[in-house]
Amino acid sequence: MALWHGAMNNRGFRQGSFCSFQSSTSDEDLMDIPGTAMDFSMRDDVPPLDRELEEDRSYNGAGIGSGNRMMDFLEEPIPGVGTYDDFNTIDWVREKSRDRDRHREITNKSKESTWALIHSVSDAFSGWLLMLLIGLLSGSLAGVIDISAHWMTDLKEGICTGGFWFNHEHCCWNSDHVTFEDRDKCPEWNSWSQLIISTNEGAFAYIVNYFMYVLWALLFAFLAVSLVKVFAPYACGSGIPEIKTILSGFIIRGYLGKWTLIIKTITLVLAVSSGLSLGKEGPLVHVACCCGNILCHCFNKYRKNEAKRREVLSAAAAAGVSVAFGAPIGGVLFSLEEVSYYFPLKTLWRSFFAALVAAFTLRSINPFGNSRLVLFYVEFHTPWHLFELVPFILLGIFGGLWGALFIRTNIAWCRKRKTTQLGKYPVVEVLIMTAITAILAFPNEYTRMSTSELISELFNDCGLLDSSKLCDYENHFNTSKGSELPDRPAGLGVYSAMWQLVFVVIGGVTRMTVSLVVIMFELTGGLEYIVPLMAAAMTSKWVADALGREGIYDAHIRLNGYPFLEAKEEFAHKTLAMDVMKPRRNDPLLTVLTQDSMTVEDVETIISETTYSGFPVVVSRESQRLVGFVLRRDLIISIENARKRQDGIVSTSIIYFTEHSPPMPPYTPPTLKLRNILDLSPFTVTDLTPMEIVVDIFRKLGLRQCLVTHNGRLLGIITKKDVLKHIAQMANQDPDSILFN
Ligand SMILES: Nc1ncnc2c1ncn2[C@@H]1O[C@H](COP(=O)(O)OP(=O)(O)OP(=O)(O)O)[C@@H](O)[C@H]1O
Repeated sequence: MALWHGAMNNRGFRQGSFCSFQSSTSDEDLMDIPGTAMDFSMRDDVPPLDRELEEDRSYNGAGIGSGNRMMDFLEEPIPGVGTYDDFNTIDWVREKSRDRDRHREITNKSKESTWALIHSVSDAFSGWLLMLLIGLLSGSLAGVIDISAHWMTDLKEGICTGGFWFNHEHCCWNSDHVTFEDRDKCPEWNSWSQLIISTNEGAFAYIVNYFMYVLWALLFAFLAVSLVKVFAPYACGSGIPEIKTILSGFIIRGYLGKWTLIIKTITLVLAVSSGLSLGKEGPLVHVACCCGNILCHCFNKYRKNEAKRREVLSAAAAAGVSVAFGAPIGGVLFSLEEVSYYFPLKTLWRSFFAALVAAFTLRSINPFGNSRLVLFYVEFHTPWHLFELVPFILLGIFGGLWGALFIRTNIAWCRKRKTTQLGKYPVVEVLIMTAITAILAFPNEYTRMSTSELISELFNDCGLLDSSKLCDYENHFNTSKGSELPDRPAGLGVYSAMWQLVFVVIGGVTRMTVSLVVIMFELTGGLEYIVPLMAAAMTSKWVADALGREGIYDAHIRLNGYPFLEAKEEFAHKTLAMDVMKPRRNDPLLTVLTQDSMTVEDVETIISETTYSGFPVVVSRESQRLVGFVLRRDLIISIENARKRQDGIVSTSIIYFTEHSPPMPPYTPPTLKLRNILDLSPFTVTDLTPMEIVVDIFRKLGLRQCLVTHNGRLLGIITKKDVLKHIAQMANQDPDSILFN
């Protein structure tokens, strides 16, 4: 996984980051959330003083649920309203509120007719159906990936003449000319030297096999990197840092699209088969999330709501890990602990179901022919002794040191790639890495085999008929009692294998976590070793934390400048909202719209002259009393739509956000009502609110922006990216390292 990160993340992601990304079409949305505490500010029936009091009460943390009308449905659905632009941040509060309103609407209607009741039931059931489909699709894809990768890994060494589609093991299973001890040597399996120079013996045959091994590895790697570069740049890297960022509420259109899915699936097989030191766990999470995202398009409930879609993606991530490690429970915990940002109890159950179905599907495909979900399933039930905790803890210390070192080296290498010419030649870089890996791997049979095979070789119990060198113990059959194997001295094979294993690169990369312990015990098939594993995991985490708090995914998020607001870290600085809000003291004033006095042309001018994603709406420029917040995208779409479809809307038409049209002189063009796209419950804080509270509000509620007031008058705005920049600044980092503005 690490090299996968390293080797392929090298294109430009808007403003010079990793991957160069593509856009795809957006989804449409029809709703908005007006009608809360801010409503009173334009009510003419409230006396000015009472109005001020009411304002003071509600401006501090006004929000959802405080009004009597949460939702206006648009009279005319306008495609695109309520959706987000690429590389923008979603507003969780708005999305969740929209979902609640939708749900309320369906429930109310369900009492009216049988058809509406059926619709309501199918809507409630759609989440589970979606999980079933995600599980089936990701389990099947994982099966295909496993089978293909196994076959292509063996292809580097030879081919089966009894059927080219068989891998080495299956080829000899079908053979009639093979003994049990020599079951991996059958006449049907031909090495490349046998096919090319008709012999398997001698130095020349070794050189031919060596050459073919390197050649195949280079071909696979070349195909993988070229496909990613040409067809789906988003398929680069493990994908987990980006998925984490998407789940936290960021929009990257096309990152989980069908092209990414197809190319990632194919290139994952190619990359694993090329022999590069990478795992398929991260990419499988990406593949499963692509499946989730694509399938969401079949269900309106998930297609049209970014927050609901993220719940599905969290469950899909669990399914991905479930099939990668063959550990469904570990997958759910991994999604909760490592990837997801918002994980309600409902998502926990759904993730569990998706992970279960995915594991079941993979088990039914049985890609390894061992009736297990992974090649390296371990069955080891020998009880452990107390003193064995010491080596486990030492292993944890070593794992922590190794993990921290690996993360630093990996990040340093990726940074070098971003800042130097190196990043311009991804194909050459991958080919060089593959050539080095293949040249070093071939001479040693333990590095030549795939990582899964190696782990299975290392962990499997030895039987009397085991052909592995690691099981080459001296046999004195007359001393064996029953089925138990007695203690036996090691044979020559064991010693030579141990020497070879000294050179193999095995170690933990990501921070040891709770989910990892669960994955380990799911793999070992029992709770026997849970205590030593927990001891090793905890030690490793402490050691790695002491050397640097970031795991590899977080480190990549920071390196790429993704706008991810970390929920785990505390913000402990004494700054205030006024220190962070925009505009700054010498900047031009905050760009606002007035509730009923601007023309279509005025608004269009503001839109064309600024790039802000949204605008506060105030009663008047003089009063600066807040009415609500309107998104730029909704504004553009609504005006465009009105100009096309509504009679008489011209540049001089007045736009109004109030309930009733302002009084107009005779013979003026018709007015344009845009109240439906106005968010009447924008979150506000005062200028003296401590930033630690503001950061907490952003984290816990998943806000996109928050407005700042002083004595009830609108003063400024703080967006999530402003908060991220401020956090970076406080940590003595460059605030411009937060990209995507
Ligand atoms: N109406 C406005 N008037 C003045 N400054 C604004 C206004 N809206 C936003 N800003 C400031 O301009 C900068 C860019 O804002 P923008 O609305 O583009 O959001 P952003 O932080 O880039 O996040 P996103 O890309 O998710 O929308 C931010 O620093 C923000 O505080």
